[in-house]
Amino acid sequence: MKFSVFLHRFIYVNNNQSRFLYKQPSVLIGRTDVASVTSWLAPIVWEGTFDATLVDFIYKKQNLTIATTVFALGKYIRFLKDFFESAEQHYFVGFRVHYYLFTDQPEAVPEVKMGENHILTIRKVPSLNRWQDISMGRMNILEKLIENELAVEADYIFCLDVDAKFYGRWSVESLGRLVGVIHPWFFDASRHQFTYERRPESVAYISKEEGDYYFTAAAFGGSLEDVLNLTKTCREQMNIDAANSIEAIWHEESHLNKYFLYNKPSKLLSPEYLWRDIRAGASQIKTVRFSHVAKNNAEIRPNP
Ligand SMILES: CC(=O)N[C@H]1[C@@H](OP(=O)(O)OP(=O)(O)OC[C@H]2O[C@@H](n3ccc(=O)[nH]c3=O)[C@H](O)[C@@H]2O)O[C@H](CO)[C@H](O)[C@@H]1O
Ligand SMILES: [Mn+2]
Repeated sequence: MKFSVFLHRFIYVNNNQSRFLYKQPSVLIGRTDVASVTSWLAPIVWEGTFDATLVDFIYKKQNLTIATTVFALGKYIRFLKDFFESAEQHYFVGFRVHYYLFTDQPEAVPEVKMGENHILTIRKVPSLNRWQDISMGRMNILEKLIENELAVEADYIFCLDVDAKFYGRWSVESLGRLVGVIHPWFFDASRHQFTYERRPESVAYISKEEGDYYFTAAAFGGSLEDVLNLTKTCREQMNIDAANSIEAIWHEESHLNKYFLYNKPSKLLSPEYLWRDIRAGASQIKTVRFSHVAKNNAEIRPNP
């Protein structure tokens, strides 16, 4: 009788007869309170739509590295401790993760003990006076990072807001070619209510008759190639807007939503993957995985 370390939950080998054991998936039974597939047949990941141990098993064999970018400039340094400590409890545990932290104060980065196969690279970036420029500037920095460094370093990438904390599993079930996260404030709203850019002067413009979902810019990801194209496109479109003296209402988030209108994500993550406040419930949210921390914008941002 032989048990392999990782596979023992599934595979039991005895005299060349193996068994692959897990709960039978059903054709008939699934979540009925939420949609778990889009009209272009991309899965929408919710608790109850996947078997965590089974997806771990599938991805474990691929020996993947997930690059993850985080930005902490100015007072946002204060979020790093909770962000990383909670990430190390819940984020791709058992898989290879390479965090890239961009900050204007490398010396102020708190010491965080990284789990096995999780590493942190800190990069110094210049301080900026406008929070909007910091937030939008992430697209350009990500584009250069993927283009210049990641090709041989990683398989997938996620870009996450730092003013957030993990409360539950976020792992390989989230991987896909192009991954968007449904914004926690608009998951039950109609398209005309979405806070898309509505001024036709901006490249990010989306009319009231268009749009599928409203996506957050606080978390997105996918394959290196697809995220490179996303970041490059958003960066170029923000430059066009800047040349026309217009800034989209929700900055890079508006451009991200425009990008996703024409380049449909191949996988969507439900608002479990970016909830709004750990205390504010909704019946559809069975588990909160990652949640935005309530913050005093006037106190923490360098400008209004
Ligand atoms: C939940 C959600 O949808 N969040 C988005 C939203 O507001 P947010 O209120 O979430 O934006 P924010 O203040 O968190 O800024 C975005 C990110 O920029 C970084 N940062 C910002 C300011 C600063 O002084 N230092 C610093 O490091 C930090 O990583 C932060 O997480 O809109 C922003 C742009 O309009 C971004 O699209 C955010 O992702
Ligand atoms: Mn944020």
